[in-house]
Amino acid sequence: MSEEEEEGRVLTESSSFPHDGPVPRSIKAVQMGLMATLRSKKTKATIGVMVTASHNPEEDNGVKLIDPMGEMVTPMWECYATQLANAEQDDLLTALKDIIEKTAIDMSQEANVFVGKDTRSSSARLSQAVLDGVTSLGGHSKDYGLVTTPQLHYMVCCQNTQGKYGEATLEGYYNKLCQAFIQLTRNASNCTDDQKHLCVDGANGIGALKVREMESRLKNELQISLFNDGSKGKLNHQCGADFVKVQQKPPTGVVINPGERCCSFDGDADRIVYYYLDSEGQFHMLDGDKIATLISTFLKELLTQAGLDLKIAVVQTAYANGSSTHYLENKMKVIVRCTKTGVKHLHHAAQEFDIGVYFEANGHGTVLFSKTAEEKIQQLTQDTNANDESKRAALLLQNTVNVINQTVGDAISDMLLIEAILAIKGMTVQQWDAIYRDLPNRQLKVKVSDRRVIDTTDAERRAVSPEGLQEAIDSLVKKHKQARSFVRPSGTEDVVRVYAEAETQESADALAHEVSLAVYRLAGGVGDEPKPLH
Ligand SMILES: CC(=O)N[C@H]1[C@@H](OP(=O)(O)O)O[C@H](CO)[C@@H](O)[C@@H]1O
Ligand SMILES: [Mg+2]
Repeated sequence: MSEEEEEGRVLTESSSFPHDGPVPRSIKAVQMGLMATLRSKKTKATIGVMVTASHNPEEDNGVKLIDPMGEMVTPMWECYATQLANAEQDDLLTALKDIIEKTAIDMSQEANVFVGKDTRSSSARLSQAVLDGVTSLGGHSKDYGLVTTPQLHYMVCCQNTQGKYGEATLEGYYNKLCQAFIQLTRNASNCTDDQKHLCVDGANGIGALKVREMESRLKNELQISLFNDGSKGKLNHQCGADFVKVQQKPPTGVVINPGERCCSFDGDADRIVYYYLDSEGQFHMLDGDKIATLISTFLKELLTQAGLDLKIAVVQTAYANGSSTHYLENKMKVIVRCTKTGVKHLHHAAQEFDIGVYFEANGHGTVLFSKTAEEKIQQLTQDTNANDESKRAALLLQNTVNVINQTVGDAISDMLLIEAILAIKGMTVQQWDAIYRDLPNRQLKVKVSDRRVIDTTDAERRAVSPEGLQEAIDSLVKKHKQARSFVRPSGTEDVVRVYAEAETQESADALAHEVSLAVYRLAGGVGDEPKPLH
């Protein structure tokens, strides 16, 4: 399997079926139903299929396959799925047989597939096609209908752990998360009524529907003003987490008062970013890096108070703002790991620690607790010899474990955790923002004739090919203060991504442009030469 195939994101976040390809979209969805059924037979466990194209436009659609523990499918199976999705109708049987043979599947084994869908107009038809695919191979299916991606991950994990992780129903999901949230905030005496208010931009998608469904269970401990609830606007159009992060501005459709805390979900509610406007109307964003900092600081303090010796780490990608990495390593003294882009890499790295907090800068992330960590926390809550401080900390840790959806980044669960932390600490969004100052940064895209000519190492932070590119980047970076820059081929778009950060915005913009020019000249740029930003 080539690197390209391994990174082939056919089934990940931005997976979308081609709009104008020769194969009708529903045929591909049938194939994903077949695929999930095979995977279920192979793993002897329930598999999930979520019909969504996440933060992409309403017109796009795709599927995400969910493995038994609620994780994303393995790269090898992503590869098989790609083969099946690309097979023309006449070759479908051969492709199927090939996979069955290669993976030695016992076709007499039962199969179980959970199916969910987002609010896109094409989702109902596509999810029906997935269900048909499952049935055609004799698999059993359960249609959860409209759910967020993380909710379906949760159901799959609950089902495969015989209820140990929770009950595989929406009711079970809301009860677990909301009860934990209420327990966490119950004694948050530092929290004023004003601070219990949050504006949520639902991206006109499934997240909005689900926030509505959950709201009453929060018993006014959190008062949500929901915007972009799908009643008028278009999914992800000028709103949602991706728009806010990339455009660095508030979404349309939200009325924001200065100082008010706001957050945006993406189209399938697996990403979240926070922001506010200051008294001068200036926009401030609190992205995945700030979220990871808030959560890891909170957990580290609780571990100290509880007297628990558990290893905590934060996992980031090269896109994490340099200020966040510096703050975490030097001020917070937590271990920081950097992985390649893509949540499966972060998830995997986070599993190596007792507590692994992972977030992409774009707001996708969660916290993983090892079995040992969960057991030690649980024991301490019941330890009659423990002093009040450590017992209180242990209880807070236990409720934190319960409010988190460990299967995947989850906007609803992350929101509840962040809100609980702010309430417990009596912290305003401005105080949270002030933990460290983001270094100004800029992301650009360069079109090249073949982006595979760029090969990287060191978690994508250095280019090993084409020759001379890294040397060029190194000497450009030296011309700017507090600067850092890297380039990598996108796994989801046919472009090379350029990232630069530096002491000032002008400097970051200039560096990003200079590096883009180097990519254009050394890596076979197409079209016009990149122009300066100013
Ligand atoms: C810079 C950036 O935001 N890259 C995104 C984007 O990947 P690229 O490989 O950069 O196209 O899509 C991925 C899937 O949604 C997401 O995990 C990742 O964070
Ligand atoms: Mg998403």
